[in-house]
Amino acid sequence: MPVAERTPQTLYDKVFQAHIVDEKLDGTILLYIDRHLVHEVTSPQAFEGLEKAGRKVRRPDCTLATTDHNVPTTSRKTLRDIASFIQEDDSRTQCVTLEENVKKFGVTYFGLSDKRQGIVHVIGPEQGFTLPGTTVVCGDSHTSTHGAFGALAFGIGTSEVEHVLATQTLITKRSKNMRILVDGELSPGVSSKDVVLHIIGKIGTAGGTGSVIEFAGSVIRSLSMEARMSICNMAIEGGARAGMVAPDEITFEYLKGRPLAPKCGSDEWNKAVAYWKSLQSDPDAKYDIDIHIDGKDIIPTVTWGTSPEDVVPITGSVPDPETFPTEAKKAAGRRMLEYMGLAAGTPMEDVVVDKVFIGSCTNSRIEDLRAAASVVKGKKIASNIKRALIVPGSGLVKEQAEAEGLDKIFADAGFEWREAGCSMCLGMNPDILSPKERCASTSNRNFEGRQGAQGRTHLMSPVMAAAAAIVGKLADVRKLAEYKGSPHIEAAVAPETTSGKAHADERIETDDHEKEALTDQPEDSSPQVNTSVPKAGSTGLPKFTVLKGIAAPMEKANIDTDAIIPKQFLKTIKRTGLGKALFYEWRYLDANTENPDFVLNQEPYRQAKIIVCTGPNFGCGSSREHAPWALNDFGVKSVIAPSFADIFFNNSFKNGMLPIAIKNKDDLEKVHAEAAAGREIEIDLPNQLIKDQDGNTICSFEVEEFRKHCLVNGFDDIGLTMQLEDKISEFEKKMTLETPWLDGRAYLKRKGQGGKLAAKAVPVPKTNRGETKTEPLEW
Ligand SMILES: CC(C)[C@H](C(=O)O)[C@@H](O)C(=O)O
Ligand code: SF4
Repeated sequence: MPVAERTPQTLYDKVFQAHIVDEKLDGTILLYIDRHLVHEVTSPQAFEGLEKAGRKVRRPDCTLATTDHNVPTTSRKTLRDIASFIQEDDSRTQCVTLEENVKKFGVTYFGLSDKRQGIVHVIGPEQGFTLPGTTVVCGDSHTSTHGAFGALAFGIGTSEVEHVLATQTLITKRSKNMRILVDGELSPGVSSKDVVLHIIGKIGTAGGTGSVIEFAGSVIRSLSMEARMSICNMAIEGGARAGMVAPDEITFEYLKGRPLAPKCGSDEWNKAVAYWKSLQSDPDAKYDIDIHIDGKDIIPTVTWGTSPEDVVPITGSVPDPETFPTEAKKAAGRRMLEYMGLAAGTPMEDVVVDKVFIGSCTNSRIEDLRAAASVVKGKKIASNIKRALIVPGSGLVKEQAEAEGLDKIFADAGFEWREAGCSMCLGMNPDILSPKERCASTSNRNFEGRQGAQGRTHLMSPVMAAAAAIVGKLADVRKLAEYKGSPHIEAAVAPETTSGKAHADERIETDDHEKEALTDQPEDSSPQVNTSVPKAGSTGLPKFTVLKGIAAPMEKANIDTDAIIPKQFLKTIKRTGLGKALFYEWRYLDANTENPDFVLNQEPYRQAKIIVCTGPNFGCGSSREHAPWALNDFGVKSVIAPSFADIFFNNSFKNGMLPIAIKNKDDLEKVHAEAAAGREIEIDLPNQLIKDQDGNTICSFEVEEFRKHCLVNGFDDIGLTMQLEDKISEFEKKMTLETPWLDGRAYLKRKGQGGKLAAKAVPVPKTNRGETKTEPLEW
């Protein structure tokens, strides 16, 4: 019999395929998740859901938690515990709740007293928790960062966090394959951040919607792991589900000696590397979208507007909205310039800056700090700079930087040297911009109000932010006389110091131990299997069949989740009560005054059950499920738009809501006209029709079979997944045999801790800052 030819596969296809537990005829897939990172903002409601249903965390050994978003970045010298350290009530509640949950559910946790604490996307790679070929998720949109290792890593909402905690799987479907080839070479002063800003400028914030982007080409190959992480980090800003880079020698070198990577030189390491090497896209693999970029066209790039796609080379000027192609774009551009306090035609280098922030999961790693330090060394920040913050991504990054004397370089120049956390990237902690303050920032989002209400953010690379601090304006780092460096080359040759040792793997003595641990799993370390029947009293979803009601018209493109629900409302540990905060910055002029111009403050739209948006990419940005929760709480059960950001789309279904994508312009216009006239519309889900208030059909719409089935029946998909328990356990057994290094139980056994999973989670109050010899930084 002739052997059937194998379809060539991309890197994404390979990793995805290797994790399929079950596939339905309509393409709905149950995907196994190898690594789950958890933080305090998106997990409380998930743990609460587990508890109500009487469920356990299925794989505590594959789950790692930390606090990052809410934590103050002030000195921790006086830290006793998180409850007394965090002043702000809601932030404290969220962090304390996480600590209670990790104890209750036996999850490994890095708290504020642990040097390994830091931004969730910095600590995963740092510990070797993130490995090539894995599936990695987190209730956070920038999970795409981990794709730099050739992992399939993506952000999820809180309901999905609960699903993964309970089942170690996710319900999903295949994404499109998109490849971005960056060939040639980068010029001096151009960093990976410039590459990704340039890419987003080119493809737009919706350019990657529905796709996983593979970044390839000679420029990408030449980059360090940290630089690759900065690129994959912002794949979400290009609208993609995930970003990936094929693993290579640079990847393997980075992983050597990381505590949770297989021990270098062992049989397990060799086996893992052989597998990782196979994770290259086949030469004849097909991509749905292919983009080519020449490295030499990229010059240091900054943003001018309020979306990451609004980029301009530093040598350019603020664009003139009147030159934009459509009326909607012109209007959006005018609003952005007003918000940003900029005039069209102003050279970017004339824009005066108030604050500088070097940090965030995009650019807070050791190489970023080294690169920034090389610019500021021996100089002082300009007198107009009110504050310049350096916020290392983790305690270990901070320690490494201090060992290299970078803290001193920054302090001498006038920067503040802070403790690890998300900090001014989104200002859920006290680090925020005051209204109208302008910030040169190495973070990833420049949405309205992102770094503080009415704050103005310009995104850029660490060397560019450092240059802005010195000059006092947005500045071209290439013009600073002493700066000759290339951000990555310099970083790559920097010496290894103390915290390099902290990464050393002291877990296994010999390969024999290792082999024994891998083939002989202790009985009591098997997954904590949940039953499909939830505890009485836990809730299902309301059924969605026919929805008739007033539809509010909106015309903007890229309505981001930060606009739908700003950060200050993410501090709740409940899913309810967010309706009042929906579209907060647009809806209110101040805490007590409504904005009469905003549609939801006008009759009859105060009663809206539906939103009809004519701009694409509704719900882009963060993974916060608070966005659909706020809409739901207000009374909106369905949003109709030309396109949606993937995570928002998923999150809506998980809450019994129906997002409808209507690509046909005429159809959408007709629905919009009904909304604009203040008439009701009817959404008939069983028949997939949108009707006017008299019952006449306006148009039909698409919805995936499985999602429709769940909505119409009000099914809790955790319960549905649990019915596939046999398949999940079968899959886990196969993984243990084929990729044993992914099995967290093996780490625990190797540590000789006796085989009780829950008891082995790192205890919360333990000090692990390495102050004494008895507190090694090991697992
Ligand atoms: C809080 C979290 C849901 C959010 C995200 O998903 O991105 C945050 O990290 C952000 O950057 O806005
Ligand atoms: S984008 Fe900012 S807020 Fe979000 S995880 Fe990264 S550092 Fe934290």
